[in-house]
Amino acid sequence: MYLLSQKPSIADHYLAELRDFNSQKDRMRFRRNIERIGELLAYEISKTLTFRTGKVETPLGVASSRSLLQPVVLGTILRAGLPLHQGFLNIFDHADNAFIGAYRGHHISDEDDFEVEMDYITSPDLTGKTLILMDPMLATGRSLEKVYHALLRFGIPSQTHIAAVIASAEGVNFLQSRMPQCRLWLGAVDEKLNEQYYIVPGLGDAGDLSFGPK
Ligand SMILES: O=P(O)(O)OC[C@H]1O[C@H](OP(=O)(O)OP(=O)(O)O)[C@H](O)[C@@H]1O
Ligand SMILES: O=c1cc[nH]c(=O)[nH]1
Ligand SMILES: [Mg+2]
Repeated sequence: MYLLSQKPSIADHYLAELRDFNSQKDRMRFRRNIERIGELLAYEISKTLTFRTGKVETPLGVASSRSLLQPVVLGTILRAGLPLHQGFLNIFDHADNAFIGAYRGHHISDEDDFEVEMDYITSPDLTGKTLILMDPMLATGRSLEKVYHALLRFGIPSQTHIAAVIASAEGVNFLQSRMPQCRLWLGAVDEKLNEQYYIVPGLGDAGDLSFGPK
C-alpha cells in the first residue's frame, strides 16, 4: 500500500482543505483539490510502470527517451469519482477509460445499511492492460469490490491499481483481504466508520460536496 500523506508534502495542504468545513463551501476548490491528489497519485503509480527505451529526434539532435509500454485504462465510479478521474487523465492523457455508475442504495428495512447498486458500466477490453480503478472515498470497500469484479468481464488486466483520496482502516483491510492482487494508492487512511458507514473524520459526502445534494 502506498500512502501519500506518509511524508509531509503539499498533498497534506490539499487534504486539509478537502476536509475543512469552511473550504468545502468552495465547490470548485473542492473538486480541484481532489483532481490534484489524483495527479499526484497518478505520478506515483507511473513510477512503477514499465517503459520502452528509444530515441527521439529533437530539432538539434537525438535524445534517448522512455515511453509507456503497456496501455493504461482509467476506471472511475460515478459520480464522486469524476474530479479524481480528471486528475488521472491529466497525467495519463493517452489512457482509455471505463465508467461505472454505482452508489450506496439504502435498505428500506434498515436505513443505515446499504447495498451497492450498479446500473451502468462501460469499458474497453481490459485484457493485459494496466487498470487504475479509482474512487475518492474507500469506506467499507464494498463499491470498489463489486465494481472490480464486474469489470473483469471486459478482460483480465495484467495489473490493477486502486486509488482513493481518503480510506478507512476497515476498508483497506477489506480490500487487502478480498483483492490481494490489487495495489492500493491512498491519500490518507482514517481511523473508523460511523453508523452510516461514513469515514470519520473523513470529509463528509464527496459526491455532494463536488456536485451538490442528490
Ligand atoms: O466503500 P463504500 O462503503 O462502498 O463507499 C464508498 C462509496 O460511497 C460514495 O459513493 P455514493 O454512494 O455516495 O455515490 P455518489 O458518488 O453518487 O455520491 C463513494 O464515492 C464511493 O463510491
Ligand atoms: O465517508 C464517506 C463514505 C462514503 N462516501 C462518501 O462520500 N464519504
Ligand atoms: Mg455520495
